[in-house]
Amino acid sequence: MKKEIQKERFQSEPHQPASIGQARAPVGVEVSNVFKKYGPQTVLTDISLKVEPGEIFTIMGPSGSGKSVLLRQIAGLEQPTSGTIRINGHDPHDPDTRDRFAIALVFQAGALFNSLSVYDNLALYPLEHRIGTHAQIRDRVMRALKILSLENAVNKSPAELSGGMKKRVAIARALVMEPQLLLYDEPTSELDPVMSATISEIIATLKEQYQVTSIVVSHDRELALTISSRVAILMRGELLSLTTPDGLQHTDNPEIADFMHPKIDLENPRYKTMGA
Ligand SMILES: Nc1ncnc2c1ncn2[C@@H]1O[C@H](COP(=O)(O)OP(=O)(O)OP(=O)(O)O)[C@@H](O)[C@H]1O
Repeated sequence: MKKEIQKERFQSEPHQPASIGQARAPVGVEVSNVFKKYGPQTVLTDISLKVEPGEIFTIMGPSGSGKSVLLRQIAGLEQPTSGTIRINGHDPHDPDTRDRFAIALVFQAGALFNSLSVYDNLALYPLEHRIGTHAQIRDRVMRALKILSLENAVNKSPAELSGGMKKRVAIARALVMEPQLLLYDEPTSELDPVMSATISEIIATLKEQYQVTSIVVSHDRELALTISSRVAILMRGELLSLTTPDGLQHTDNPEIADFMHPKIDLENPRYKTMGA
């Protein structure tokens, strides 16, 4: 009887966001038979996959194939029309889950406040959620800025930074939360190849240093093939393939091979005009 009461009390206790210094284990994600519809349009069809704790899992596919929609369901920002998503057995849409696990999302456009300095952009959430003392939060912010080589940008506004620096600030802001699950939406879009490679290296380093589970939505084939543990290919809202980078390079599915090695049709008038 006593055990019953203790169990009930444990389950009903509110979950505070994990505070500074608390040990974090990476989390696993399980997507089971997920469908997503917007009105009459079905944009995800029967998606099932498992992301193992600590892996870098990349989701690729042509524009409009449902990558960002899937990421939003995993982040708990939206709910699937049917099917389930579980983070270590918990529904990401449940606010308790977001308090229980540190989940951070790096948005495509950075979602930074230009009216705040880089420092304040990073410190805002931890201060609001009182996850440590001011000194502890300052240490964490400065550490994240150092990891991303952004110490010189600490007092600048994001508006003054290059595209690559903004992406790094967005990653640093996620890092301040010492996440167990990091969700990246197009972290290398609009960057030149050198900066894209730098961001890919950063994602891989963070995985090593923090043992964070990373899910990356990307068009970047280099990123997918160099840093991912596994790659899922979505097409028309369906999961067409789930394999390792090596498996992807040796695929015998012609549609996936074409996607991975797009051919430019030099007879296309668009390219002929460009060459003229
Ligand atoms: N909130 C929404 N309401 C209605 N339709 C939506 C909504 N969000 C996405 N869609 C539709 O879902 C489909 C998949 O969109 P999604 O943004 O996931 O594509 P994507 O694969 O991420 O594309 P891209 O690589 O261009 O970012 C598209 O047809 C899009 O128009």
